[in-house]
Amino acid sequence: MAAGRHGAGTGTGTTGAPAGAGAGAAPPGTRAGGARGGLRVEAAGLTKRFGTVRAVTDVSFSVEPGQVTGFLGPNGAGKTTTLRMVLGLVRPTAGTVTVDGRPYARLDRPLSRVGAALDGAGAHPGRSGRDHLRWLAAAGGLPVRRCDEVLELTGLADAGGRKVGGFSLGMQQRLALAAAMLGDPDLLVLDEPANGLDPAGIAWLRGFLRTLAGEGRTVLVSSHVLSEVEQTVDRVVVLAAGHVAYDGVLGGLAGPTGVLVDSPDRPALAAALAAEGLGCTGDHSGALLVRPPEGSPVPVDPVRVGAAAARAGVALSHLAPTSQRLEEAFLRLVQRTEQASAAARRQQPPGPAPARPTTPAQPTTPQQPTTEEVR
Ligand SMILES: Nc1ncnc2c1ncn2[C@@H]1O[C@H](COP(=O)(O)OP(=O)(O)OP(=O)(O)O)[C@@H](O)[C@H]1O
Repeated sequence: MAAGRHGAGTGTGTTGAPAGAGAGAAPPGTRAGGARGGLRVEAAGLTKRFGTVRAVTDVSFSVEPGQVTGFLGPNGAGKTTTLRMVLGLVRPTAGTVTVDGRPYARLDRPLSRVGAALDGAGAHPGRSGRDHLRWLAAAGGLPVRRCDEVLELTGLADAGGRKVGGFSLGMQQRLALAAAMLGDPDLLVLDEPANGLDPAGIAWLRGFLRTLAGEGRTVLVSSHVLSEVEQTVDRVVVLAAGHVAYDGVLGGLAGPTGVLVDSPDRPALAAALAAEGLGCTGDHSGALLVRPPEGSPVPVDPVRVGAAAARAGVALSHLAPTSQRLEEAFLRLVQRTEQASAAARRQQPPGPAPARPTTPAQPTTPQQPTTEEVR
């Protein structure tokens, strides 16, 4: 796969002149001259259809510099399609997406500003990792010494001379990251970079991405597994069935707190809570979990739960506020969004993509059709 015009082609990182190229380059993993501003990404009303397939519908979000933003969603949610639209590799059916205020294709020196890893390393199996990077560097006009820097940065320094065909999945992911870092970019767009990494590799990736964000870069990283990114991200955009289901800090995903309550006489406690209109379910240990009503932002008041038990003369053995487990909240959110989307589709005959309700002033850049689109 070639380093394309946009430098963010399938499976390649970006190429281009790195920041600090020339004398006094920063050691691997650090920046010459300290932190540099990241690039803001803004998507407005992004919609993509492939024939009759609605991959992404009216997706709006922003990605801020100095943060790791998680792009979460189950298989087929539209993550890759959206990331490809960010990078100008797929033309939106409707809507716009800008990087630093303009479409990717209109960025000045895009190869040194944006790095991407979308489909793994994509390197020829007969080439060494180092040769693969050298080839990308040559295509992007980068100094060859940058190849060794990014090999070091991604923990591949010792394996750089080995053929990529013998690389483990985790090593291939690292090579893709190395390629993405070739241009020392301000924005990193990574599609499922944790795929194939073992727990130690995931921990390493976490530190790697946090360091990049700490340097002021913008990091957008997709995953379909919340736990993979839970400790890494500052905020998340959750996609489900091509729609944004949530956009905010991870903590907010769990919603308001409930109350975990227990009694030696659980049936009596359950009856007392029901009599007060406090719906509850059993948790894993069998205790009763009083949840806020679906969609309510108001936490359950533990005093109200205790009072309900007291009025019924039920002794309590436990009473404590509790948050919904994030993974559970994520799955429920995805499920609800998918169901709502399926219901909306059943009511709508297929037709041309709807016009966006609000059209930003940003003009759509004419782009070359991608192989994906002409297939
Ligand atoms: N080139 C294409 N032609 C037709 N349909 C496509 C194309 N690319 C994506 N799709 C469809 O668009 C939807 C979203 O796919 P996409 O790959 O963006 O999801 P994803 O969230 O990245 O999934 P995964 O986690 O499995 O990679 C899916 O239904 C997929 O089949």
